[in-house]
Amino acid sequence: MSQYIVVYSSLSGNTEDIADLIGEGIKSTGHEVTVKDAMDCNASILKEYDAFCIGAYTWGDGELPDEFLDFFEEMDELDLTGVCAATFGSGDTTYEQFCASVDILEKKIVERGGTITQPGLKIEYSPTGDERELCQQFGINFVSHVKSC
Ligand SMILES: Cc1cc2nc3c(=O)[nH]c(=O)nc-3n(C[C@H](O)[C@H](O)[C@H](O)COP(=O)(O)O)c2cc1C
Repeated sequence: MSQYIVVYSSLSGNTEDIADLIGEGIKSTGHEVTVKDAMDCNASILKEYDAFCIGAYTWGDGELPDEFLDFFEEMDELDLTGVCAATFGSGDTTYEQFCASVDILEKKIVERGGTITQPGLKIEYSPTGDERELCQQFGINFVSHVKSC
């Protein structure tokens, strides 16, 4: 059994919903998963797990939220060579840079040597209806990609 972690930042709960659903998807495959707020951990925690998903909402003009900045900087200390990961986040399509945080996080993972298993998951506001299944499926797909990653 592998150990997975999902780390997120969320101000009004939308990205937290996505994180929880991804966690449910991973759990449904029979693996262990921890879901954590980025404010409650240091990025070094990622190395304690077999694979991880990280996500944040987008703030300002296509920026990472303040709550994720410490964690983001701490990632510079990590060697993620051989580690599989994926990113997700919530945004609003009326902004020019929809869900830019998802791409910023993906770039950082690649910079640190990690392997991105699948395209980042971008959801408008909170996942509803089919989107909830999409989030769970993202977690299920993540596990199957990690096996061959
Ligand atoms: C001041 C402000 C700036 C924002 N900038 C962006 C942006 O550049 N791109 C985007 O996709 N969404 C942007 N958003 C929308 C939020 O990312 C969106 O409401 C998201 O669902 C919040 O997620 P949360 O509930 O996890 O905090 C912005 C929202 C606010 C209030």
